[in-house]
Amino acid sequence: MGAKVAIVMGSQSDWKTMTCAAEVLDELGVETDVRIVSAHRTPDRMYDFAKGAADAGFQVIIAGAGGAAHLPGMIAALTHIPVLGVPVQSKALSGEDSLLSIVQMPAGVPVGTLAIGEAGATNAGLFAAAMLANNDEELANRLKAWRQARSDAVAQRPQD
Ligand SMILES: Nc1c(C(=O)O)ncn1[C@@H]1O[C@H](COP(=O)(O)O)[C@@H](O)[C@H]1O
Repeated sequence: MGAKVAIVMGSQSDWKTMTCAAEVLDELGVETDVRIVSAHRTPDRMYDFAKGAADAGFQVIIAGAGGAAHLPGMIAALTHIPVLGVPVQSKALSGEDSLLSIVQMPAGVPVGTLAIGEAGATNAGLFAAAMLANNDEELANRLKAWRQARSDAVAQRPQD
């Protein structure tokens, strides 16, 4: 069976951020399908991807974009598969433009919007894993262990 999580991004330049989503899903043993898809630059590719997402077996789509970040919302408009949006940090406006482009969707077309940048991408990966874990006990156990390991790694006291 193919990947249940698709990670798409508007440009190659987003990969440094979006790799964080791919990495955490890889650590959790969740296969991903990673693609460059742009509402602006490759609208036909975006349409075909979004329209085919359900038949391709995707259960969650993580979409990252920066600046005028229409990609997550446009994909959400074309499919019922849940879309998690990652605002990529832009040079001109530090990602506030990306965040506002993604988060303020009209009622009826939801995009679950994460934080700006790498933390948002990591959390998108964890969120996608948590959604899949509802129907996958082994993944739920791996996710619990991952979270526990992170918790255990936090020192009790600050070091000098
Ligand atoms: N926001 C979008 C979309 C889209 O929303 O369809 N397509 C590309 N982009 C964004 O343009 C930024 C700059 O791209 P370049 O670095 O290629 O110039 C990237 O962050 C990308 O996500």
